[in-house]
Amino acid sequence: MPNYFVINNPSAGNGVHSNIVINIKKTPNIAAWHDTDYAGHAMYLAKKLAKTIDDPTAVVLVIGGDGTLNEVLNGLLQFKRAVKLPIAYIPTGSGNDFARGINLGTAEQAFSHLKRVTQTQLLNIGKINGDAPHHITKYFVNSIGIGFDAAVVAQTNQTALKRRLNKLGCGSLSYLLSVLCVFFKQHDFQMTLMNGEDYIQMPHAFLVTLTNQVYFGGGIAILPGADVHQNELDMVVADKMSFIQFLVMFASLKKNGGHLQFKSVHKISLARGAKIHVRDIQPGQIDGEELGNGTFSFNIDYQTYPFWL
Ligand SMILES: Nc1ncnc2c1ncn2[C@@H]1O[C@H](COP(=O)(O)OP(=O)(O)OP(=O)(O)O)[C@@H](O)[C@H]1O
Repeated sequence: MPNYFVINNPSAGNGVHSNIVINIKKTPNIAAWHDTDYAGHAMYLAKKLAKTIDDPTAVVLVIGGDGTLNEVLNGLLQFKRAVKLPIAYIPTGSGNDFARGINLGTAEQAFSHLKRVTQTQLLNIGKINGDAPHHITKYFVNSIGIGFDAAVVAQTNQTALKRRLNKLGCGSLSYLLSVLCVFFKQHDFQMTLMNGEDYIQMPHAFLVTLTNQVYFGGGIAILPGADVHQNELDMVVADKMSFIQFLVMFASLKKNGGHLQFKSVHKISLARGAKIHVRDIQPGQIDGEELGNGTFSFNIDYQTYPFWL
């Protein structure tokens, strides 16, 4: 039986999952419980756990959305350990793309499932390392986006509408409204990619997403067939298109991944160490959280991490 070291974001999903959190608290094998108090706190707590835990049965149980999961993963990987601390997860966010991608279900379903888990499994995570927008190494479970999807994340986070729609259980609708609003504001930009031996230049990129799994943006299937159990990473690039083309593409995107057949949408399998460069100032997102605005220049890699799922 594992000992759970919990990191819970009480503000995830605007707190609509507080009942399940009360139930989880009753789990007997909880060794420590930490509620996050501010953005970035989960990363700090996770790093501290990675530094201090020597319990061989320890599992870090994350309760929150994709942003909290991302922070915990990055915090844990900031401290080098001989044996990595496995991550368990209960999705209480608004988008919950990671949970959707691995069919974890609702917070209640994930909690029942957790009681039946007996061993860790290695899942793929993405990694970027570079000079811009900051000199950083960052890991992600779902995606990193530059351009349109990142602008949608920024727009969604800034609007009070997200909070209201989340309260009504319509978190995905807030993403959708932002998508339409941002379409008219977002310009195309040049992206270059060194992918193994291939030098790829996209002069009119509009959306650039490195994706580790099927979903982004709260349930939009950007790359059907992608799977965190596979040790690989893909990039989806969409060129700027007319609004009508965009609506048609978006409709098929929502339906079954037919968007990948469009001439203006490109899927690229990424080689380890691929290098991306975006010279224009663009917004970025990582697992649905804002990465800031800037130019982008980084290497892309992937590796596995143990999950208690
Ligand atoms: N106590 C807190 N108060 C306010 N924000 C917090 C707090 N704790 C963590 N955060 C921040 O809340 C943000 C959102 O969290 P998270 O992504 O887990 O939930 P979500 O946005 O509702 O879900 P999803 O990303 O799945 O849509 C994160 O950037 C995190 O750093």
